[in-house]
Amino acid sequence: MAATALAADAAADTLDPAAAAERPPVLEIASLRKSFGSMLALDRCDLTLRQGEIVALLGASGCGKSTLLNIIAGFETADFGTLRLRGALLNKVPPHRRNIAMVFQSYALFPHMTVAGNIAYGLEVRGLGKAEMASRVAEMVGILRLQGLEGRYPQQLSGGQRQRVAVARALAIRPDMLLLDEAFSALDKNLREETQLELSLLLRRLDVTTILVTHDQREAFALADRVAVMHAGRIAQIGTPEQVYRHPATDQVLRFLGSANTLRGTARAGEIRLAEGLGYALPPGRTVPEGPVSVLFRTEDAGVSTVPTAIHRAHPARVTLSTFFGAQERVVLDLDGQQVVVDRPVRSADPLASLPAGSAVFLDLDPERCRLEAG
Ligand SMILES: Nc1ncnc2c1ncn2[C@@H]1O[C@H](COP(=O)(O)OP(=O)(O)OP(=O)(O)O)[C@@H](O)[C@H]1O
Repeated sequence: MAATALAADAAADTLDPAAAAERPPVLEIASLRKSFGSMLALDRCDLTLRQGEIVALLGASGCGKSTLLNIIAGFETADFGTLRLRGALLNKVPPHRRNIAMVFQSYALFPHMTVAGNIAYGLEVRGLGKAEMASRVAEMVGILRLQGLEGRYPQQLSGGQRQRVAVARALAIRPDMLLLDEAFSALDKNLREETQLELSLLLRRLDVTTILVTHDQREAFALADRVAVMHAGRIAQIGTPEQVYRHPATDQVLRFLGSANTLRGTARAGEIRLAEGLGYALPPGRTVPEGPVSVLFRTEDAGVSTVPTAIHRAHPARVTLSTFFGAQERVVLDLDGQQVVVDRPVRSADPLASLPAGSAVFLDLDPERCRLEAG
């Protein structure tokens, strides 16, 4: 990060994709592959981050997020493919020679060093003079609101303060890139959300190019300009939070983001049948081979009503369970032996959460919102 960037007062909005495309690339990853024995942990990963971009790696446990982060940091080496930082090949550069900083889940603060000592650590390693070091530490203490805590040891700090020290230590070296590895998971829910917001604003103000690894969709969506959803060692889809959520490229992306239903049906004569007598026409332009078919849709993309709606084909179903969650209610239905979960906002005058199990209702399914897979 350039020295002037620290003083920059850029708008703290997410990066507009068109504006981001004009910025110089900071990290360029091409065809990255990594195996551990017979386990292929990463397979043909391509990823480019431009100046100031924040990208979240999101995906189920074991999909390769940490492996990718560790290769970028230099803790693991790739079997195949290239990594470039500001155009320079990084593959053989050891971790301490990469100008990349990382914040770990555990923060990895040095327990025998004070807050100031921890923040100064990377500067000492880089041989900065005493005066410059003191000024950088003071700058980081100010930015991360650590005034008055400089002389404390990590065990004398709260979880949130420790996290801010870890971020201060990482940013003090003015890295080309920041890596955050589950950096919020040790915080409780309220503090986590507050800290995510603060850090998001800070990283944008300082124009720090960042990759964060998380299991948590809310965290990824709250912080990132783009989200890379990983599955089985590959980036299944990358896009803005809205793109990946609204237009999932694969079943795995749809299932991983939000909650989804999968119903078994049969495709016959341009129609999908979910049960005897319960069919709907395929939307124009959609085709699926005749035979068994899986119908996938998000739990919030179906409707439930006590009277048949005229909008789409309404399927008679029975309530199995309904739960009131405040702003939302979840209704579990039995549709001719298949379970369907529907999440609906409770703002209408007809909350269904009070419906007893066994009540007859109608499931309203919009074929346009369904993903169809043969087999
Ligand atoms: N050092 C290692 N030796 C052997 N296998 C490994 C090693 N590191 C990772 N793996 C395997 O590679 C795959 C990807 O692991 P990785 O830790 O990158 O996943 P992840 O998405 O970060 O998972 P999590 O969210 O649980 O941390 C997994 O199957 C894992 O078991």
